[in-house]
Amino acid sequence: MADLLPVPELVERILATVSPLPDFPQPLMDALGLALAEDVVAPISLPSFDNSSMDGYAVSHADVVTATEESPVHLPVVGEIGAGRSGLMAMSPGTAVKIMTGAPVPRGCTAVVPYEWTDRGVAQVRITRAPSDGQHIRRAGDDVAEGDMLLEHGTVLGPRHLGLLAAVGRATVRCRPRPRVVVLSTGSELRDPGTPLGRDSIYDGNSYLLAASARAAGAIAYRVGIVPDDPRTFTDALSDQLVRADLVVTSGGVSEGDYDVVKEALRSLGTVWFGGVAMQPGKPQGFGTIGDDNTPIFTLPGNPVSSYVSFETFVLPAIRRMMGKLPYSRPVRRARLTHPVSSPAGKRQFVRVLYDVDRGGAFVTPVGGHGSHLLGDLAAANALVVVPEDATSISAGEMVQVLLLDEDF
Ligand SMILES: Nc1nc2c(c(=O)[nH]1)N[C@H]1C(S)=C(S)[C@@H](COP(=O)(O)OP(=O)(O)OC[C@H]3O[C@@H](n4cnc5c(N)ncnc54)[C@H](O)[C@@H]3O)O[C@H]1N2
Ligand code: MOO
Repeated sequence: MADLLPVPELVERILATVSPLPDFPQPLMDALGLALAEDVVAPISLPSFDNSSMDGYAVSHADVVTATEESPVHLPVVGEIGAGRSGLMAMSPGTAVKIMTGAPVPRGCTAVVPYEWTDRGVAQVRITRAPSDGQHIRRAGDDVAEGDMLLEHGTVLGPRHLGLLAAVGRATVRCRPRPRVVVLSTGSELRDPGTPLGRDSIYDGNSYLLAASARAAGAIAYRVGIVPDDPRTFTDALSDQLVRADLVVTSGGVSEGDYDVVKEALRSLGTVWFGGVAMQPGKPQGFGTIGDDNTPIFTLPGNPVSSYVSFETFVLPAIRRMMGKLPYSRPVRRARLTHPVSSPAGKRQFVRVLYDVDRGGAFVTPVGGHGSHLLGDLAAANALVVVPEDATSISAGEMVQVLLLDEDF
């Protein structure tokens, strides 16, 4: 097993090769799901002016402090302020001004009486309940103060962050963009879904599996689809695609077969490493750079489960690093194993499992067998148990390391 590269070594090599993409200002709606490449400090306060939290009457608190049902207070109504209208800047004691929710309170107003505590009078208002001093006034800066640190560098922007950025007037924010990931699948036996299938051919599931995984990781995925097992055709397809690629992923053609096209086409470049990694599935791997821009390329094995597990282990951290998203690798969770599993010595084994949580805690149950062609079982699973290199079996009831495949992180 000495010739197999340990998984962490290849991950380290990948992270040392792949750089974060340069950041630039992006319109807010394009920034959803991207990592901030700046610290955002509040350019204004929120609210930016004192305003009413109720539809009602702006008053001087001292004028209404005695108001009750039995002994109402009557005040002349001298004006009206709607939201977005700043006409009336000040009011005198002994008067009331109609005010709408969100409208700026005039100077001299120290409380707002909601309509429900009044007769809704137009020329004069009858007030039957007293607000406390300052009640129903939202003070400038009581949410966010100008100069506050709002969002830190590296924050992955979700809807709430974008709402806040817009509310403080930011139209753009500096983010690293989504990497453009080109996905090619090799194999003369492959056919496109929706076309007839001969007895010796199979549908190209992998380019969908990998392109969808790239998109789910936040990348822009270009699914090129099928390239036959011919090195020349493969090289031509690759150079055509390089102009739009920040990263290339291929599937198939990297083991020991007589037609292992990817290896054959790329080996002579001398910039792509091919070899075995101490993992199962996913042993045959290739990683390096190609073209004038040293574009990273991952040559993943063709067996569907191997391809998927390889993507999770190697490509996902690279995409996240390009986007400035931490952590790079999927976080390891813990759960209790319901059935025993075995694992080859010296290899990190990824076991397809169903993860579930009940009142007894988190459990994982193996789904199907170890075969790396078992795509049906992969689709039925929602997590992978990671069996460490030094373990050959784990008993039912033990706590294990789990990767939750649908988890946002
Ligand atoms: N003599 C040896 N043979 C194999 C070894 C080995 O060490 N010595 N390793 C095995 C392992 S492990 C894997 S994984 C595979 C990887 O092979 P390749 O990357 O060269 O992939 P292919 O031979 O092209 O295909 C393997 C398998 O996957 C199917 N496949 C390929 N592409 C797709 C696709 N786009 N969609 C769906 N299915 C796909 C293909 O038909 C084959 O069945 O090598 C083992 N052999
Ligand atoms: O490692 Mo292969 O990737 O087991 O099927």
